[in-house]
Amino acid sequence: MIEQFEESIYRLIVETSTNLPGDVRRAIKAAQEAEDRATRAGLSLSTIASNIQMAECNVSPICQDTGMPTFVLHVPVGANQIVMKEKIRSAIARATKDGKLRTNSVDSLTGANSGDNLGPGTPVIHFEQWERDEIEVRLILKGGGCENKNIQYSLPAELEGLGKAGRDLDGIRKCILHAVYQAQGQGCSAGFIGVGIGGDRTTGYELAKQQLFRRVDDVNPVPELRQLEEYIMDAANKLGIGTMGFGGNVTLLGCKIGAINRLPASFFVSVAYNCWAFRRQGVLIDAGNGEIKEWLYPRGDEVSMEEEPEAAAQPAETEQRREVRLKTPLTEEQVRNLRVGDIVILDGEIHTGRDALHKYLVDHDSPVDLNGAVIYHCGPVMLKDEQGEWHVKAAGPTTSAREEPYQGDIIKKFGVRAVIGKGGMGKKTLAALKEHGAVYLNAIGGAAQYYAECIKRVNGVHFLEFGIPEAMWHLETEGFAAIVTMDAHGNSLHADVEHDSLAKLEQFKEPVFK
Ligand SMILES: O=C(O)C[C@H](O)C(=O)O
Ligand code: SF4
Repeated sequence: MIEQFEESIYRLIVETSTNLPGDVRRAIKAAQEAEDRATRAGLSLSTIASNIQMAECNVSPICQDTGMPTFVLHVPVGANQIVMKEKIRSAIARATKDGKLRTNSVDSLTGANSGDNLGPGTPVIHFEQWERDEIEVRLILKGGGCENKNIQYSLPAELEGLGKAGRDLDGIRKCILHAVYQAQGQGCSAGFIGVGIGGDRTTGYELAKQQLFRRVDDVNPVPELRQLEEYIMDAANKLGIGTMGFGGNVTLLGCKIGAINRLPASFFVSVAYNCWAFRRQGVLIDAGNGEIKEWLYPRGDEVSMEEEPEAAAQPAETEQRREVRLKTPLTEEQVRNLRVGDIVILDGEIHTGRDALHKYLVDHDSPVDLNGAVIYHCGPVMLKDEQGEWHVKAAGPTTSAREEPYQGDIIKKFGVRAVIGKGGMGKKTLAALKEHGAVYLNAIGGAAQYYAECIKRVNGVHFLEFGIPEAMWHLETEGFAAIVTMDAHGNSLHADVEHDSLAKLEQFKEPVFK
């Protein structure tokens, strides 16, 4: 039984990483229907839809960020949890070796990547007993970018845009709306939220994450919470943040709220934000033979993401945009010519660089000439073949905001002309773009298969010692498309959307639940 158990867990991991469940797909399809297909949000959703389809077809990660693999098991009384834990760990290591998961477990003190997704605290495995004969295993792969957007409120509080939030249902309402607002596009909106009311700081977050295991289309049995969920779905979708924070009609795809008791002195509202790449699945396993008996969520192949031909993008009257094809290295003149809203199609070599590289470059030289270069904020999934050649298995952007302290200086020091990432950057980078002549290009977060297909060759790698995600990969691209969201003229779509959504948030200041 136990060998088959490991195989069943392996199948669960591969399915979760590569095939987005049917209920999540339906929510994304509904978002597509609510957006004009030729707007930035509509185009991004089309890219997301094709990426979901590609991941299923290639049996490859939907997003390059494996996130924190978190298992929740219900086991019959007397089942051997120690052996099950061991088998889960070996299934994780095998899925990593097969390129279905990125090497994602990093020593917090030394920065060393364990290389197999095993290490203190990874993966997370929770056991519960139940009085049934089967083993139930649920798995969520929740990425780091959206995890960074989780937020915990302690009531009473004073919230930007919303004023006082008291220790009551209306205060809770304000916290949840604020949570969606503060995430902007950085957690790869449109997203899903799980909310935990009450508990202590730990159990509050736990409850919030448990809500993410509910089906997107279920109905909360507690009337007040059902009402609050419906209210949030409606109000949050009036904030105008949209897909990837590009502006648009759909910002939130699902909201699930649970409540537990609290201490008299504490009143926490904990919000777990999950990106559109909402990877969670589950199986019921026969405790006798270890085989999968049943899948717990609708499977991806039940809901096709293929676009209907008549729905193909119509040219929008309102949003006319230029498409500019450029070959790297870029010149100052080429990038000064670009404006927010332009679509840039890149050919030629680009270089990946994220947290470790940016920190390094501030006080070291670059191993390659970065004059006119394009830096891609990306930590890819890479596999080496038997000939020793590297292949890109998944390569979407990572949240750029983390590089804000370094980016402006690096642009100026090395003559970088473009940065590709997601979620936008702040004032310091915007000023450097203007001063030096550079642009920020926003790629669609999570679209890891879509971008991997634009990478034709791996030209080389530096700093492999930083670990695969943090290394500096030199990648030859063809037709890599991204949108200019910050230009060399001081314009930032991110600053505009943040400003407009704050004004929209203010309309929800008045009490609703008395
Ligand atoms: O680590 C990554 O590749 C991406 C991360 O999940 C992010 O959203 O920034
Ligand atoms: S890159 Fe975006 S889609 Fe991928 S894990 Fe991070 S937040 Fe989620």
